[in-house]
Amino acid sequence: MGSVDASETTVTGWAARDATGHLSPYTYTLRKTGPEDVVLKVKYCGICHTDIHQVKNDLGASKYPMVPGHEVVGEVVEVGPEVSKFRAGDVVGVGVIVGCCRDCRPCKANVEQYCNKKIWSYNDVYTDGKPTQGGFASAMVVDQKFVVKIPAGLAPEQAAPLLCAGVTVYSPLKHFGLMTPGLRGGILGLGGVGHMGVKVAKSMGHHVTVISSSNKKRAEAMDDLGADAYLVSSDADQMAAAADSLDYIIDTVPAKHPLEPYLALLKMDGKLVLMGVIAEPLSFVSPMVMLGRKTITGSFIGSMDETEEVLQFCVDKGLTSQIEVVKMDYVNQAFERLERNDVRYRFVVDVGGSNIEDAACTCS
Ligand SMILES: NC(=O)C1=CN([C@@H]2O[C@H](COP(=O)(O)OP(=O)(O)OC[C@H]3O[C@@H](n4cnc5c(N)ncnc54)[C@H](OP(=O)(O)O)[C@@H]3O)[C@@H](O)[C@H]2O)C=CC1
Ligand SMILES: O=C/C=C/c1ccc(O)c(O)c1
Ligand SMILES: [Zn+2]
Ligand SMILES: [Zn+2]
Repeated sequence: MGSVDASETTVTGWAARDATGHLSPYTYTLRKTGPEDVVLKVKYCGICHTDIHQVKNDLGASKYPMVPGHEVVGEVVEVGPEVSKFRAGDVVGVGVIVGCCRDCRPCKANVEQYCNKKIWSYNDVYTDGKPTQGGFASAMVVDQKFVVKIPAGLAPEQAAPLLCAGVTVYSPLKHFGLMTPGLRGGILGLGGVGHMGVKVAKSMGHHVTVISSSNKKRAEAMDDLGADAYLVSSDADQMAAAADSLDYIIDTVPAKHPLEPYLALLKMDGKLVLMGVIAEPLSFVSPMVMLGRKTITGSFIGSMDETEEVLQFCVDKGLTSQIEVVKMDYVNQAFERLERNDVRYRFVVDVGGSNIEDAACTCS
């Protein structure tokens, strides 16, 4: 952390200034630590495809300067007087949301990610009127409700992708009653979220089929991740042979794509769970869902309870994420490589081990 005055702490983050999405050092202040706030020194932060959508203004609502990053693991350095769950030295995580109204139906049901007044960890405005800024920064201050403890047995860099990618696949499997061993699941798009999908679903005892845009990841999917089958979505013969075979598909594709080829893979009552953030209409003809009583649904990250659950699930099952750890000055190259589908399977930035104030990056 940087200089401290009586009330606010100055920090450095790496921010996008416009929709080019290029990140560079940016100095701003954290709010004064409130009674329920936890101040954390960031150690690691994963790069999610949503960070690309946000810095590049794919959804048309981006505000700059924007420090992205919502798979944040850090060490507690200060807590407010009413914080009971955490103390200095704890290793903790922060994900996609840092606030909610606490009064609406989703909040009362502990699914605060569906609160219409939720506050995003970046590209949003906090209750004090300050912009929220994410985890590619030296420190964050976060309400204790939105902080989770990283359990012993999980390395901090390993935990980072679980705070978005991990809980994003765990939550719909739990919510839609898809944790039963023996189910046949499909993971469409083998990236950061998808690879956690394979690992989590396999640990639940499912038969897992990866559905990918190319053959490039076949050996890795089967040998390293433990998938049971692999389909290339453009191979009509493979797709036809797999028709009517899956109980669910977790669709992580981050761009417009047809749904009908995947609906055809589902059995009667099968579920297509949309995960990708796509700002264009998707289409299908109604018989594709009527004939088979199929469901097209979606799911958004997971609750704070589910975030704690998935962390413990990974400890209990011995699950790790497959990551490439990079320094902060590589972040722009990492974003570019993620955008061109060139990472196995999640970048995690070693924020704590980087000279975060150094603007000299190795990017072209
Ligand atoms: N709903 C939610 O709560 C969450 C949503 N997301 C969203 O999910 C999506 C995936 O995120 P993430 O896993 O981080 O992204 P990644 O880029 O890591 O993975 C996406 C995968 O989809 C496939 N893919 C990429 N582009 C295309 C394309 N144009 N057409 C077909 N397939 C493609 C690739 O897999 P392959 O090589 O196998 O084809 C790629 O690895 C993003 O839109 C992200 O914003 C992320 C987290 C939470
Ligand atoms: O990566 C986590 C966030 C996902 C997300 C899902 C839906 C949406 O509209 C977003 O802006 C982000
Ligand atoms: Zn994410
Ligand atoms: Zn609410």
